[in-house]
Formats: sequence, structure tokens, C-alpha cells
Amino acid sequence: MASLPNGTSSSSAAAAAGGRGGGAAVVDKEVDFANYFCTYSYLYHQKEMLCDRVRMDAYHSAVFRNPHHFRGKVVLDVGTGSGILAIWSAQAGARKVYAVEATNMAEHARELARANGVADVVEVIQGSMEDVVLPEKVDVIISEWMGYFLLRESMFDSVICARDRWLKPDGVMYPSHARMWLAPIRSGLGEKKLEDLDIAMHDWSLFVEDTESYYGVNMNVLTKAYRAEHEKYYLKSAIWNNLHPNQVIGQAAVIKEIDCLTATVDEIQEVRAQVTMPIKLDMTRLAALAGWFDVHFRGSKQNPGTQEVELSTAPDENGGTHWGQQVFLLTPPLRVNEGDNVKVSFTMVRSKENHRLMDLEFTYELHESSGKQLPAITTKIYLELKKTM
Ligand SMILES: C[S@@+](CC[C@H](N)C(=O)[O-])C[C@H]1O[C@@H](n2cnc3c(N)ncnc32)[C@H](O)[C@@H]1O
Repeated sequence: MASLPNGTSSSSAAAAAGGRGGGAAVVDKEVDFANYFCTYSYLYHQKEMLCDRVRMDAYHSAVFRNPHHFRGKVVLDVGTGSGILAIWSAQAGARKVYAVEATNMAEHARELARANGVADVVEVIQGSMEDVVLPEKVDVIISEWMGYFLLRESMFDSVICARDRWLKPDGVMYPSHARMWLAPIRSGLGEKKLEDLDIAMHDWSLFVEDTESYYGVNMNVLTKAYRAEHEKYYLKSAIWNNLHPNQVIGQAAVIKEIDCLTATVDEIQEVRAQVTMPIKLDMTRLAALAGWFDVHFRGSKQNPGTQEVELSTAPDENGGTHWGQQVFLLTPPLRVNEGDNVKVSFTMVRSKENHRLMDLEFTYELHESSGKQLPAITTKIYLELKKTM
């Protein structure tokens, strides 16, 4: 997965300002191609994913630790991009790999398969997965379909469509399972602050009243407008970040589990969860909730003997993945202590304007260890493309 093109941001601002409901979106294929797929036709973009070592190691291990799933088998790679997963499948012994890609990246995938001596096995088909007709059913579906916070981009719909049409009854999904996580976090690390996240939360430095001169210009007159803009838009947009594990101040909770072999589009169109997360740190500030995902390669019951592999995008002190985590700022933040519980009701629905983006709503409630309960606060957040703050 990777970020969506910038064209979406103005509607995001409107969304953040306006408070919209979710629901099924009407998909205009031309608009979808211009807004979503076009980004994937750039090698620059594919490279971002190819350079994500955590992602690459996980898929590579999943395939090569389980060659018995691939040897002599027919594989379908949904959204082959550069062709990497299709080529690995062929190297692991697949008899035939159908590598489907909607964009012109298909030509590069073909070239890469040829250059790596697997063109006789890997057949690259340029087209939308939903429209492609294969000459046979497949034993394995492999795909890297995950977006920010798992479901952004809604690409899993295409995998479900491929599975229902082309996977044999005893076929295997790669990955086979997915989970979404939510955790309470603080903004900094105490001694070491995470600048970008901190800036997103309360950086008024350019406009604050006591800045007399900025390159010879007093900016104070813009303070009020900036604050209003910040509250209306930035506080309502999810922020991309690779958090340090020490920023997680309580127990993370699973809010959604997906079995890729049986999941339906209905099941993922709307995610609702209620979780209670115990706080594990004393005298700190609950500044935000962070969302991430993991996927597992476990094979299937009909295909035992799988060496399980996990791909996690949880906060990691070694740097994490290109997915990072999505940070949902809580306004206002709350003073919390060890032993307190944060109760969160969470809803995520697809945006009406763009089915590949999400509208989120959190209601959070603090239950202090003393027994005191603070009133519930509801905040709406828009999951869009912001990568830098
Ligand atoms: C996240 S990238 C993964 C690329 C490659 N499989 C990898 O792991 O490096 C997803 C790719 O799927 C393609 N894609 C998404 N939805 C598709 C669909 N419905 N039909 C065909 N290709 C699709 C995109 O164009 C993009 O190249």
C-alpha cells in the first residue's frame, strides 16, 4: 500500500469541517482510476513499498518458508505492481502465476519477470481484477492489499472478489488473517520528544502572541485564524507517524479480526468496536489514540504444516514500516494515571465522497482508578493522506 494522491485533500478539509456520515459509495471508475490507481503506475511509488524491509521480509519469508504451498501450484497475485510477489511465487516453484495489475506498471512487471527468467511461468495481465477472466481456478491468492490502518484504500474488496471467483475450495490466502489495533498514546517520550507529532498537536510558534518578529514580520494577527483552522481541520485528520513503543501508555486492543478466506465486503465496510484499555503509566497525558494493523500468513486448515509469519505495523523502536501508525488526536487530551481505564467506542465507515477513504468516530471516557468517571467525549476524525505534519 502507499499514499493516495493529493487530489483528495480539499474534500478532506470539507469533510473534517462538515461531519459526514458513511455508507456505500457509488464508484465512478474513471475518477477512481485518476485518483487512486494513477499513483501506482509510478516506479517511484512502487519503490517506496519495495524499500520497506519489514514488509518485504514478511512476504519473502511467508513464501519461501512454505514452498509446499507454491510448488506445482497455480497462483494469482492480485495487484502485482512491480511483479515482486508473482516472481517470488514462481521462484518458489509455482507452475503458473497470473499477475493482475490495473495500471501500466504491468509492463514493468512483465519486463522484470522476463529479466529474472520466469516469464514462462508469470503471466502479467493488465486490467482491473474485477474484470479479468482467468482460464482456470487457482490454488493460492497472494496480494499486498493493506492500506493505512488496514482498510484505507478498500483494496481488500478486490481480493475478496478475486477469491470468490477464482480460488479453489481448498485454496490458500496469502496473507490469511488480519487484525486492527487501537492503543492509548502520549505525544512525546518524556526525555525525547517526537517533534512532528508534537508540532501537529500544539505548534503555534509562528503565530503566537509573543513572537515579535519573524524575518522582520510580526505574525500575531494570524494567531486566531490559524487556531481556528487547526481545530477545524488538522485536529480532525489522522496523522501518519512511526511512533516509539514508549509512547504507548496502555494496553493495546484488537478492534477487528479478519479471516481472509471467509471475510465479506459487508463485514469490512463498517467497523464498530467497544474496548477498554487499561493505562499503565503514571502521571501522563492521553493525547491520542493510535491505530495500526498486523497480518498473518497461516495457510489454511486444508493446507496444514504452514510456518506462520507475521507482518506487524505496531510501534517499533527500529523504525517500523511505510504504513506507520495513524494517530487520532483527542481534543481535549486527558490527564491519566496507572490503573485508570479508557473506554472507547469506535466506528469507521467509508467516506461518501471517496470509498477508499474513511470517516472515524471515537467516543472516549475515562474511568479513574479512584472510581471517578469523566463524561464521555466524542470526536470525529477523517482518515486521509496526511503523511507529514
Ligand atoms: C500495494 S500495491 C502492491 C504491489 C506489489 N504486489 C507489491 O507487493 O509490491 C497494490 C497494487 O495493486 C494494484 N491494484 C489495486 N487494486 C487493483 C485491482 N482491483 N485490479 C488490479 N490491480 C489493482 C495497484 O495498482 C498497485 O499496483
